[in-house]
Amino acid sequence: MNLDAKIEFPVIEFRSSDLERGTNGWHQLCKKVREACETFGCFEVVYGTISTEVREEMFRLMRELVEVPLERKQKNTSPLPYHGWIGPCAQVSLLYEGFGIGDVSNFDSVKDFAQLMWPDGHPRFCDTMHTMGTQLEVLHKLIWLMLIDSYGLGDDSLKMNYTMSVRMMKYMAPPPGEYETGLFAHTDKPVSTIICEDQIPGLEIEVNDGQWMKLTNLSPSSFVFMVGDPLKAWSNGRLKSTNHKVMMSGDKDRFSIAAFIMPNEGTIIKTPKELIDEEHPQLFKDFDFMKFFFFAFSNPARRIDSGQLLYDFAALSPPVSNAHMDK
Ligand SMILES: O=C(O)CCC(=O)C(=O)O
Ligand SMILES: [Fe+2]
Repeated sequence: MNLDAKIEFPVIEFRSSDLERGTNGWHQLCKKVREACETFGCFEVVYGTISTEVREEMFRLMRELVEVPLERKQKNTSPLPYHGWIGPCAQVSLLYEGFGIGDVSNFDSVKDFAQLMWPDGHPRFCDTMHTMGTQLEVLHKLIWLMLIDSYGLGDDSLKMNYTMSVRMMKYMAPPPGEYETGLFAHTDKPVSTIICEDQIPGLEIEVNDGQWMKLTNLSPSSFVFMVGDPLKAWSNGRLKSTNHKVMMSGDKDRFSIAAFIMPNEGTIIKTPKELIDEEHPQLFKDFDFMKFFFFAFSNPARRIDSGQLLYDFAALSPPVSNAHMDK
């Protein structure tokens, strides 16, 4: 079912003149970002700082990447679920192929990946991926800062050690005339995600129970920021982690890149006390991010998750008001 056109998906332009913290423009952006993340759990961010040249080059290189021989692709493995190569399969989708690189801000990590894929280690791929990865991490940090400023919290309230992983994805065009799943519906398990697509739409979000909205007409300088389950838990349920999926139609393959914030081993997701009061009792207990991540992927039956896993893993029931707690 498609939603009637009245619900407007938030498009927020990050003009460089508004990105100075404390300015009027900054505060307006903070407000818009918070509203979007509370209402939709995601928004389109128009962000020209990441140049279209870098994006185009990245997608050109991804078209090269999907052509490498299968035995090399299969070397892209990871101890973390969903972090290595996944080829077309029934559990994800027959149209899907994805490659993962951990810690892309670290040049050596990108180089290790490229050396598995290409005998010459493809220096151009390494430079482009590292440049784009570093810039996507800056964008993540900017949005986090806007969120904490929008709640009037201190800089330390969303501080953690993390690395940023990237997935490069190809979704094949479905058979002519068909409308098929490219990626099953899910909420994201990393803290937050930024998605970059190469002009072919396909991403859909669930805006009301069972009502799906197609994200079309993203501008060539746009990205989609998405709140993940841990960020929802941190915010005491104020921010939404949206159920989303990829649906393919038409005759063109779709390429996309997703950049995920992955807290380091041992990181505890904890709601700041300022976000807990009598009106907003604490919904989630403090939890270890990695334990949640492994829990979410440990059982294939759990793959299809529309946000319930976070409650299964970390819900406090009944919710706890901190009015009488001394922490
Ligand atoms: O390819 C996309 O647009 C979305 C990918 C996604 O949702 C994911 O990898 O978690
Ligand atoms: Fe996702």
